[in-house]
Amino acid sequence: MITIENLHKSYGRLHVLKDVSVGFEAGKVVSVIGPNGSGKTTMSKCILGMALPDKGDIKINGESVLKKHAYRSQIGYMPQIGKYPENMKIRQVIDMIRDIRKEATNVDEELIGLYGLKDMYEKRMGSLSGGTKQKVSAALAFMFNPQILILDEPTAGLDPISAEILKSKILKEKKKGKLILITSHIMSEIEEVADEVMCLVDGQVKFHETIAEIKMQTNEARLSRAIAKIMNGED
Ligand SMILES: Nc1ncnc2c1ncn2[C@@H]1O[C@H](COP(=O)(O)OP(=O)(O)OP(=O)(O)O)[C@@H](O)[C@H]1O
Repeated sequence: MITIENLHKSYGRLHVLKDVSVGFEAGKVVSVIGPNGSGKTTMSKCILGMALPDKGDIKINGESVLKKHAYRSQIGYMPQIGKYPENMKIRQVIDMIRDIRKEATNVDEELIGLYGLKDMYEKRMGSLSGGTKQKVSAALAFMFNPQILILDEPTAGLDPISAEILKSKILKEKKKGKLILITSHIMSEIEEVADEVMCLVDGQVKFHETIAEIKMQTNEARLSRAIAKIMNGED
């Protein structure tokens, strides 16, 4: 569904992505892991067209997306920290996005309901707690039934019940054949929702395997230990 070919991205003299080639299939949850600053968000931004690669290509269903825009409606994005106009009410933000996407026929309001956002519709974005802002971001990411979801540390800041709601939603949408890329540092969570793990280290793909393969290769039952073994070069 997404093919990344020999991708390079630098910010000034900082070479962040160094020849990244990887493929992601529909109907899978892929966890993108790696140390802070290894290039996870930069890769997501390249897929989203928010950062322009210096070299290489990104294809969605076989077609290059570089310098194109229309494909973006197929992707739902939940940023690490959502930035919203402080003065706008939750209702206004949701109405504004709906208006931008008025051609969309299949609107999914499930998370708005499960998170009780309608009861907070008149609150201004600037007055919301970090977790509530995350709930708005999650609701918006899933709202237009995108075929691809890119979620950047989606449960960071969510209380345990709200995190469970999001994990169930991720698994539900995966069953519909969507591709979901999740950046996360929480191994237990990755183990619960992901099929595959792709690890970036210093802008290069260290490994991209299914969770079952990772555990088998390292002879470890726990994903956190298996990944620690690979990272320490013990496998
Ligand atoms: N707009 C930018 N301008 C300059 N440097 C940037 C920019 N965005 C990211 N970087 C740098 O690129 C490197 C990779 O950043 P990126 O956000 O992709 O890492 P990450 O793997 O997502 O990290 P984290 O786990 O901390 O979220 C970092 O050194 C970061 O400082």
